[in-house]
Amino acid sequence: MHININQAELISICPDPVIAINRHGAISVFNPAAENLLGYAADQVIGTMNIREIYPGEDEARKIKRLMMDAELQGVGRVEGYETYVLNSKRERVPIRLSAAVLMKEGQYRGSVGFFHDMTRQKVLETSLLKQSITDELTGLFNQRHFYVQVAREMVRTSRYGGELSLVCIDLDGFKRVNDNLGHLEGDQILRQIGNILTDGMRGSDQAFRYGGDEFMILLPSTSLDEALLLGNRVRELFNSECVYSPDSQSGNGIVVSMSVGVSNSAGGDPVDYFVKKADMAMYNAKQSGGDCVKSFAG
Ligand SMILES: Nc1nc2c(ncn2[C@@H]2O[C@H](COP(=O)(O)OP(=O)(O)OP(=O)(O)O)[C@@H](O)[C@H]2O)c(=O)[nH]1
Repeated sequence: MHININQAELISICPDPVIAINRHGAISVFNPAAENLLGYAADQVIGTMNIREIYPGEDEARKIKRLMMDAELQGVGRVEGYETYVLNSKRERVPIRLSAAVLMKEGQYRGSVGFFHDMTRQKVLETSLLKQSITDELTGLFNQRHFYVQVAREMVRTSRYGGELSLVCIDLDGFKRVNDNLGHLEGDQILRQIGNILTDGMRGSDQAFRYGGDEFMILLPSTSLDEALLLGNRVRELFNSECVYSPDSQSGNGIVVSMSVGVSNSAGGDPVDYFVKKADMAMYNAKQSGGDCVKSFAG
C-alpha cells in the first residue's frame, strides 16, 4: 500500500520529538513533539537557537557528535539509545534517550537529525523500583540487602578518610509473645513504631535498617563507640516511653517487650561480617543479661 505523505508531515506527526541541526549546531527542524518536550515554540528556536543550549553543557553536545562521528568509538554516523538529559525552557533537566544520525552531502558533514525520546516516566518508575528494592515495606526502613551495601561502602570510606564507624544492633525481647497472644497485626504495629523511632531520632548521615524479623541495625559514620552507646540507649528509652508493652508502661496484660542493644565499632578495614558479628554478639550479651539494656563488644 502506498501512503501519500510528505516528509514535513511525517516529521510533524511523529510522536517522538525530532530536532535537526545544521553543521554549526543551529536548529533547523523542531517538530510539535519537541515543542511539547522542551516548552519552546518552533519559531522561537529554528534558526536562532543552537543545540548546545538544549544540552546540559557544551561537553555533552560535543560528546554526542564524537560518538556519531569518531570511527575509533565505533561511530558509524549515528548513535542509538544514548541516555542523557536536555534542558527545557524552564531550564529543568528532562531525561531522554537519543537516537541520532548525521546528515552527509557529497561527503561533507551537513548536520544531524535526532529523535529525543522522553524518559521521564521510565525514570520515575526506575527510581520507585530502586527505592522498593532497598526498602522494608512494613517499617519504611532500609532492608538487609541495602544494609550490606552501605556497611561495605562506609567501611571503605572510614579506612580511606579516617575516623570511626559504629554499628548498633537491636533485637526485641519477648516479641514472639505479642504475636502469639495478641496477633500478628499488633506485632506489626510495634515494628512500625520502631520504624518511626529510628527514622525520627537519626542524624542525616545515620542510617537505620530492618535487618530481618524483629532485628534492626543503625549504621553511624564518624561516630565513636561511646557516642553509639548513648544513641543505643536513647533509642531503647524512646521505645520504652512509646510502646504500650514496654517495661516502663502498665499495659496490664502481662506482655512485656523491650530492646536488647549491642554496639560495635571499627576504624575501617575490618571484614564486614566481623564488624556485624561484633554488634550481634554484644546484642546477645545484652539479651543474656536480661534484656532491656545496651552492651558494647569488648575487644
Ligand atoms: N508481627 C510480625 N512478626 C514478625 C515479623 N517478622 C518476624 N516476626 C516474629 O518475630 C518473632 C521473633 O521470634 P523471637 O526471636 O523468638 O522473638 P522474641 O520473643 O523477641 O525472643 P528473643 O529474641 O529470644 O528475645 C517470631 O514470632 C516471628 O514470627 C513481622 O514482619 N511481623
